[in-house]
Amino acid sequence: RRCNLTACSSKYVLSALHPMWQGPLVAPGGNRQSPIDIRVRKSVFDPHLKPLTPDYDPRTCSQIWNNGYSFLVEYDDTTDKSTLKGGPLEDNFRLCQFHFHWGESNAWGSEHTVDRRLFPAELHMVHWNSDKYSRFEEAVMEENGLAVIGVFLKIGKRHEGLQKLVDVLPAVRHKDSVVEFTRFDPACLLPTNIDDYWTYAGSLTTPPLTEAVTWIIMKQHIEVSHDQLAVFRSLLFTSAEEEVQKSMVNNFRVQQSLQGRTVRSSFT
Ligand SMILES: NS(=O)(=O)c1ccc(CCCCO)cc1
Ligand SMILES: [Zn+2]
Repeated sequence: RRCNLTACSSKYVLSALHPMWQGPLVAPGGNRQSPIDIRVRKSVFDPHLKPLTPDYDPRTCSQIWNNGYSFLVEYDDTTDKSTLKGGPLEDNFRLCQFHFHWGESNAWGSEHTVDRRLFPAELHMVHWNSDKYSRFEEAVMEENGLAVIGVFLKIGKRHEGLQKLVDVLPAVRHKDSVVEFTRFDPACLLPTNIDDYWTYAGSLTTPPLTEAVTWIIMKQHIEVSHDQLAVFRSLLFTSAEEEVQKSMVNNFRVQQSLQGRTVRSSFT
């Protein structure tokens, strides 16, 4: 992965490649940071891992907004309508949003990699522990607070379910723009096989970088067309008022060291 280091002090690494990264790239004192490279042969099969049981209600979909890092599709998480259970999770988790990370070219863009293999983009479906906490903002600070499903995107045939989302992206081109978006079933973005995944204890990959995430990375990718991904790249990091417009690309974090963690697999 190309990473132009413009300045490198003891604690913080600044990178010209990641325009979004003004803040610290390494959380001070962090020992379970994300993303990571998943070394397949080093992952450990765990026969006790259960099948993942997502149960999403498309009626909880509410809006799309450009937060200046990515675009988020947000879900009403005031009740237990769109939930995730099973897999490595002991508790019930509520879907609050999903978003993506992508590159300026199809050669890179994902945050996680599999034996160093990069994908052009990565989907994150973000859930919080509603058995233990009463709102996302609380759960984001706790070590078992969040569960994020990661799905790799590959360039191939057009993804019909994604197209509804792609069609509204021009309406949220600028940072802080919001548009109503309803009745979108996020399950359509999951791969056909969700029984094969890797899981590990990690963090948010954007500020506040809190070490609150149980990561569940799908082995099977989904396919989207070149043109669909090109629309992601038409988004902007910058708001409508700013003079210089910056394309929303390369919104991924540099990889973090495993620091002794074990990545478990649900398959052999
Ligand atoms: N790329 S990620 O899935 O790790 C992720 C998920 C959610 C947030 C939101 C943090 C908001 C704090 O109030 C930030 C990053
Ligand atoms: Zn993310």
